[in-house]
Amino acid sequence: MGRRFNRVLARLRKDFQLSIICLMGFFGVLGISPYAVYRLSQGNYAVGIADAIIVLSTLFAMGYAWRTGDTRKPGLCLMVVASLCATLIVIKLGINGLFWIYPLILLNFFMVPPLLALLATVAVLVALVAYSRLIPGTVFESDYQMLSFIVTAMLSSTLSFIFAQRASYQRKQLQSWATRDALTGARNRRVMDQELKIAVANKRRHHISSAVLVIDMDHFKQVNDRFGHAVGDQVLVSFVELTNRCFRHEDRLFRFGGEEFLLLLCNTSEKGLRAAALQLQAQIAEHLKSPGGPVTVSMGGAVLYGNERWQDWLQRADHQLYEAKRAGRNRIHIDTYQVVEMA
Ligand SMILES: Nc1nc2c(ncn2[C@@H]2O[C@H](COP(=O)(O)OP(=O)(O)OP(=O)(O)O)[C@@H](O)[C@H]2O)c(=O)[nH]1
Repeated sequence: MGRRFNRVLARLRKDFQLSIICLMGFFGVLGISPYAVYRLSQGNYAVGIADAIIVLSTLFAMGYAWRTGDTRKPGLCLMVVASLCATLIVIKLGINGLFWIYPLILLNFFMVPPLLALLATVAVLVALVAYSRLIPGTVFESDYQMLSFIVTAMLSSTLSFIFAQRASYQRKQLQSWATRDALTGARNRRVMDQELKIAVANKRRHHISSAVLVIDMDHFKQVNDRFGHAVGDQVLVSFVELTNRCFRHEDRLFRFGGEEFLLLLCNTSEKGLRAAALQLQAQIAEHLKSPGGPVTVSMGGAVLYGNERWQDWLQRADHQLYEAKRAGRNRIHIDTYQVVEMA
């Protein structure tokens, strides 16, 4: 029981969006359901049903997000349901309902991207103002009250928008720092281990074969020694740009060590791996240069076997790289001990 509770807490701590949806679920039940019961008992069915819909949809969103791990769709659904129901509640309750618009503004900024949340808030305000104009005497008690409400609601939305934009930018930046190599922008070693594990799981569950290509610059020390570290850095950056241009969106390039990279090719057979390696080699021969002339690379590749551990898969590719270096560099060795050499 205690361990289960700790697991739940750990998951909530790790997934911010899920924790917000769950918080809304609890708040929906504890904070809004008494209102739903009260309104229904008073015969105010429209508002009571709107409250009940909010409660049920937050519970449904919470369950869906918890089961699937997808927080985007439940977030969007909650935003739409809460905005529509809050509008209806304000129309029915007038000034007493207006207070609910402020938590709604915050909720939307927690649930969906900032621009969408801002648009949802503006849509709610427009709907309320339009309704009060169409049927005078409803929603607002005076024009002054309406104006005060619009100004305060827009101010709250704009400040929330700025805050949410800033938080989103900082989150992306943190994510990039945690997953990308600072010099080249290639993914880092930490993400590489995770992605290799995912590839192994995909092979076991769905029989999707993946391949890796370990790539190492040839005689890179000489580039540094002759032209300086900054030039060496630039060669590494150019290599990553070139490789990213060459491959499919779903393929992943990781910086494995100093001048060593790993390319993970999804859904790729040995034939595909060989073709990809040759294509990369041709592109490098044409475009990758240092002031001393063309820069070459050696490559070792391996296709994942069924039931293989990712460490063994990587080791096979690494061993092929070692063989390519030993055979004279600027070569591709794939783990069937067939050698494809540059003419
Ligand atoms: N400029 C630059 N150089 C780096 C970086 N990381 C590693 N290196 C250099 O890469 C070089 C690797 O040297 P070695 O391991 O001897 O390999 P090599 O000279 O490429 O020789 P082979 O791999 O055997 O062909 C070293 O000089 C490292 O300082 C980096 O981020 N920037």
